[in-house]
Amino acid sequence: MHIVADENIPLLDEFFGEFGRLTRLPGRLIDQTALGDADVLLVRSVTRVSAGMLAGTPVRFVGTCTIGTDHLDLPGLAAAGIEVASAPGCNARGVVEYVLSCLLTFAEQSATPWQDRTVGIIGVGEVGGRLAAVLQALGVKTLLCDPPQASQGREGLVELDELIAHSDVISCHVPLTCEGPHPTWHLLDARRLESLRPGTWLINSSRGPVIDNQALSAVLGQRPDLLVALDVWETEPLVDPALAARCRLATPHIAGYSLDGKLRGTAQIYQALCRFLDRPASLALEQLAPRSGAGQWQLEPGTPPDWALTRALRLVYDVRDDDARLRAMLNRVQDEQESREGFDRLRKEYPLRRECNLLRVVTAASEPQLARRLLAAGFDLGG
Ligand SMILES: NC(=O)c1ccc[n+]([C@@H]2O[C@H](COP(=O)([O-])OP(=O)(O)OC[C@H]3O[C@@H](n4cnc5c(N)ncnc54)[C@H](O)[C@@H]3O)[C@@H](O)[C@H]2O)c1
Ligand SMILES: O=C(O)[C@H](O)[C@H](O)COP(=O)(O)O
Repeated sequence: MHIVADENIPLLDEFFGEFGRLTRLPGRLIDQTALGDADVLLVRSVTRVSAGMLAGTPVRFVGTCTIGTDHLDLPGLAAAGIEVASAPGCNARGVVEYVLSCLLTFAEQSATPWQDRTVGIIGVGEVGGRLAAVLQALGVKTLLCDPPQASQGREGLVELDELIAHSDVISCHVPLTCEGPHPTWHLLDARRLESLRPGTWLINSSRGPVIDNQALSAVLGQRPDLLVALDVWETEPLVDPALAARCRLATPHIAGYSLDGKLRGTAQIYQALCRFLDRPASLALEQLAPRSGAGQWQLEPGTPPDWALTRALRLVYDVRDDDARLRAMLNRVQDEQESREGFDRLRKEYPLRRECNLLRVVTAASEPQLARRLLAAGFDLGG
């Protein structure tokens, strides 16, 4: 068997070496010619895969080690009889940590406590659902919008315009879709962006085109009261430098880039391939992954209780580091091609980031009440 894979997928040899020959390629360079006689294609989010691309190749299985699937032509691949697998939820925990870090940063920048703000979450699946659970556990008021789930009978959800009208913070966690009953392309368009409440904090770690970036840049030019964090960009890997300058936080699509999240993605696709080939999945992530990050965070003795959670979150992940790296790259590059390459390099050479066992950090800081609240909400951040 011949497997062609994005070189940025970790543990390729360990999980897929036993299947046969492995060819690693930069994800953006995988095309029909590069596939050659491949039977299996393993990608991350930067490789667009359609039935046309696979036509004439022996590829019968496509696995994406990511949550998002908008880079795959799912109907076309299904019609061509090609099996497709993705990795639902694999890096959701990392994205939640990203959003929490954005909240802390905006709170510092605006001298406003984040726990007092109403947080509107658009898309309440793996990521949005976990985010809602942790915020609710912390006593933060949330408004949830998810029309597909509402149409299935889920209660307690609001319409998008109602969410926008009543939220102090808005965080987007929808898939990118252009068709169907609830498309998300330009879900936040000029009209909705203009209607944001004064001082709204807006965070997008879903997909760039969920927000009309040109409209956002124009609105931010008029509305310095809005604090915006963008992890994803409409023209990725190209970042509009003017828009980045108007955002308070700008990062290169790394919200879910914990090592744990990437490894989970690889393991989920390994299991899916074993199922497809009808062979036992003999390898488990626990055997192959480096030891968990739990235990590497320590709060300073005597950390005041009301500061413990903030301190713990900062120890685990600090979005300001990723923001500084992207801005340094944008300042350095001479042209758009260098900018695209710089964006991809920041992702390829991403520093080691481990997910947190927030419960353990907080418990170790003698915060039993907070720990109990997180536990009650099923806020399991690490083993
Ligand atoms: N920046 C990153 O590193 C990163 C990491 C992981 C995921 N993502 C992106 O985040 C997206 C969400 O991830 P997830 O794991 O929560 O996905 P999910 O499929 O579990 O949840 C998405 C939710 O959005 C809802 N939804 C769909 N259309 C909607 C609409 N028009 N309005 C409101 N809600 C709508 C769905 O019903 C679902 O509940 C992914 O599709 C991916 O594109 C980005
Ligand atoms: O959809 C996802 O899982 C994320 O956006 C993922 O982190 C993207 O990472 P990439 O595939 O671009 O390496």
